[in-house]
Amino acid sequence: MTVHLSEKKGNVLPDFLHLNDLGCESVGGKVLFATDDFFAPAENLLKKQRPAYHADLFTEFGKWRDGWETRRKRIPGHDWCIIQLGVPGTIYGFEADTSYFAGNCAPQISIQAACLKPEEVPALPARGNRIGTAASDEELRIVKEMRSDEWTSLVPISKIKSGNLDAAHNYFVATLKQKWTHLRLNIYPDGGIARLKVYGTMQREWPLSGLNHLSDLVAMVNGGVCVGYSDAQLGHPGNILGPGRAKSMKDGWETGRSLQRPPILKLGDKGILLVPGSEWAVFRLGHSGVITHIEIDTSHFKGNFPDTFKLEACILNTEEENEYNAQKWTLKQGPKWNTLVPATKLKPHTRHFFDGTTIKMLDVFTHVKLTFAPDGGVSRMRLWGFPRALPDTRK
Ligand SMILES: NC(=O)NC(NC(N)=O)C(=O)[O-]
Repeated sequence: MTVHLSEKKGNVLPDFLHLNDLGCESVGGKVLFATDDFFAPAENLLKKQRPAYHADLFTEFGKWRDGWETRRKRIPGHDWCIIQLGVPGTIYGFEADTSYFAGNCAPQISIQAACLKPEEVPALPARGNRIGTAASDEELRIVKEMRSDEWTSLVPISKIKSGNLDAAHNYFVATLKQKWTHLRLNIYPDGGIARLKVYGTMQREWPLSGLNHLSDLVAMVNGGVCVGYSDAQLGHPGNILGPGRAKSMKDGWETGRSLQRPPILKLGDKGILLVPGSEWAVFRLGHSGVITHIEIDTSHFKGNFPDTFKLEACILNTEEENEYNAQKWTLKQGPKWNTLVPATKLKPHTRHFFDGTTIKMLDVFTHVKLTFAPDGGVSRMRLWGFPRALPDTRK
């Protein structure tokens, strides 16, 4: 069953927006097939950056568009494409962003999903640059084997709103909580969409053989996810779990400047700024485990790195996490956080590493809270450790 939220209710955005984008090209999401890419290729759907618009930019095929745009159909049928998620996962919701698609927006869409084994995915030719083309007869023949028209429906045929400017976000809640590897996006009958965001949590298989290997327990690709935060004005905290090194400040978590800054700043005795207030984000690990090595990377944050950070951890079950989340983590009797790294000075544009000599508790945890003061930005957080089962008292 699927609920369609064609627009925000009041100013309340769907809860799933804080989850990871499982289809994003930055985590390995790929377009395997599209019926038509005439005006703009389907790969644009998976770009991380916000859609752009250039009033005077034209290609030899038509107006340049930052999205997927098919030709006006003069034959029966509708257009569709197949997306391979970057990492298999559970999907909680979708966003069809139609920014700048007005007059050429797809009027209706539907989304289907499948969980396929590698041998069930037929080898399709590499797509290359597809602008100006339609699927070849050979591609159509190969893709038919996937029987994608029979995949499970996550979003039934639904109208979407077109985006006159940079603000047409069509949200859909997905309620079937299973693991998916592939999506089929259908647009009816043709037209364009700027981005398809696939919000969910990644599901990594944790083989027993991996239990003695260090894994980044909070990495997005290992199922780590941000579940709450104080400020995401200039960059979402979930970004710091992303793959590889951050390419720019845009790929990190950045808060606005603290409103509690006094007119003249002073240093305390440990060289830490005496400014009230701090910013925080809570993350659920992809697997409960013991954290033995920590990296806090302020790369690209040169004039806006935080003065200090601290890292705490706790064990929470799903009900507890939901309860704290519903209260925006403001409950007085909040989780009992244990200090892993106490308030520690940070440097600009630097990778900071901590190991067992600094980390205060080598216990099993499920969640961590990264706090920095007074404000600023961090580009990556890596929490290397060993996946471990919860103690019997907390199962
Ligand atoms: N001005 C347009 O956008 N026209 C067409 N689209 C592109 N991209 O040129 C169209 O009619 O779909």
